Amino acid sequence: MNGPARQTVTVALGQRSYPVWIGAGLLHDHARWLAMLRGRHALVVSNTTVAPLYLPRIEAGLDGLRWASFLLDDGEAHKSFANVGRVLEALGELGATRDACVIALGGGVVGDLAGFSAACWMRGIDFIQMPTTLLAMVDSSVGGKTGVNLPVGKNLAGAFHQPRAVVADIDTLATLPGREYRAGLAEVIKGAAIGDEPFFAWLEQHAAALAAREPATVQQAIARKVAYKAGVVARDETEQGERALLNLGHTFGHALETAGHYTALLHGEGVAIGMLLAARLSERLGMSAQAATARLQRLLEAVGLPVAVPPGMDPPQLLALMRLDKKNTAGTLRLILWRGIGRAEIVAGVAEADVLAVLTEATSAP
Ligand SMILES: NC(=O)c1ccc[n+]([C@@H]2O[C@H](COP(=O)([O-])OP(=O)(O)OC[C@H]3O[C@@H](n4cnc5c(N)ncnc54)[C@H](O)[C@@H]3O)[C@@H](O)[C@H]2O)c1
Ligand SMILES: O=C(O)C(=O)C[C@@H](O)[C@H](O)[C@H](O)COP(=O)(O)O
Ligand SMILES: [Zn+2]
Repeated sequence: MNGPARQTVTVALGQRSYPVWIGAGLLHDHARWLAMLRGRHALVVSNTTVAPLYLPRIEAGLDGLRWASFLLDDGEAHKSFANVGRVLEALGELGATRDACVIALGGGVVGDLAGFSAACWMRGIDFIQMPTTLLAMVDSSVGGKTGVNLPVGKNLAGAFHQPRAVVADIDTLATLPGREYRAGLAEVIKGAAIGDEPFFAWLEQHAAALAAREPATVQQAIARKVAYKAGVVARDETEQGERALLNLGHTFGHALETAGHYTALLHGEGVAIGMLLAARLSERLGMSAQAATARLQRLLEAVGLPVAVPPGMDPPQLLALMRLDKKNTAGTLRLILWRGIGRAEIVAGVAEADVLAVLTEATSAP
């Protein structure tokens, strides 16, 4: 039986517009993505888990180029400045000129770090995203946010640098562990929760098929989320306004991830819990109804995502981490809250006492 037909979403940014190809067999479709390379040098950045699985699928396409690979150790802890330095050294050893291309083969960790390295080498060279996690397909490979973590917080060093193309080969999801797959669903649900109520209703109807990884449903969810994000990025590439909405759940989520030393929670899990905390804070501020929070929680639970803050987290420490969020201005918290499903808003000047109250309630025993 044939799988679903491939789909293309365009991120419309004038001369820097690029395609997001979504479908089966795309890594093997060498001619398609090779056409995006301008020069003769390519550095494939991947990691020690993904490269043995998927580097062979693209290697034949790289024949005839001067190329090398750089493999990170696996895990969020390796999305570091030190590793950017190592990738830049690898580009130097390759003799990469300004028309070289970095190819990011992996999840969001690889994509963010490889993209930032491409932004730095000779002040910016091309890169192609080849996402191999659901999260990277629906979110991190699209939109040009690249960067690394610092000891003081998540994603605090980075650059906006758009890829030349995104090659989302859904065949790679076959080997993705269940927990990682579910973490990706959090970023799908986030898009719908921010600004697309009909998509949210569709996700509710298809929760079982998504949890069972039914390929046509998964591909449709990817394409719909990517199209939503592409629209936001096209309107506000560098987060001067609307794009900040894509951070729903992230001020809480990044603090939870950092407090858990990047091992207790996956990024998508932090986002799932963070969205619920944002919904509860919205309720507390009189912006939204309890029914909306409950509906979000039901969908997160239906696809198997965590909805509770892990034990041992300290509310004042979480609040301190939230103060370093990039959306904050003039020393006050600026959060993404909502008025209900599909109606997220940027809210400045949120009182720390309200945030602390929500955190304290979420970390207290039931
Ligand atoms: N730039 C953005 O806009 C953006 C958006 C969302 C998230 N992010 C960032 O993305 C990162 C999270 O990305 P992620 O969830 O992809 O995590 P990840 O990159 O750590 O990948 C998750 C795990 O899956 C493994 N893996 C990847 N592909 C696989 C495959 N096909 N088969 C088997 N194993 C595979 C990886 O080795 C890793 O162990 C975070 O650093 C987050 O901050 C960035
Ligand atoms: O693309 C965006 O814009 C996002 O905010 C997407 C987020 O899902 C993603 O986690 C992003 O890396 C967060 O960026 P940050 O600027 O809040 O660190
Ligand atoms: Zn995210």
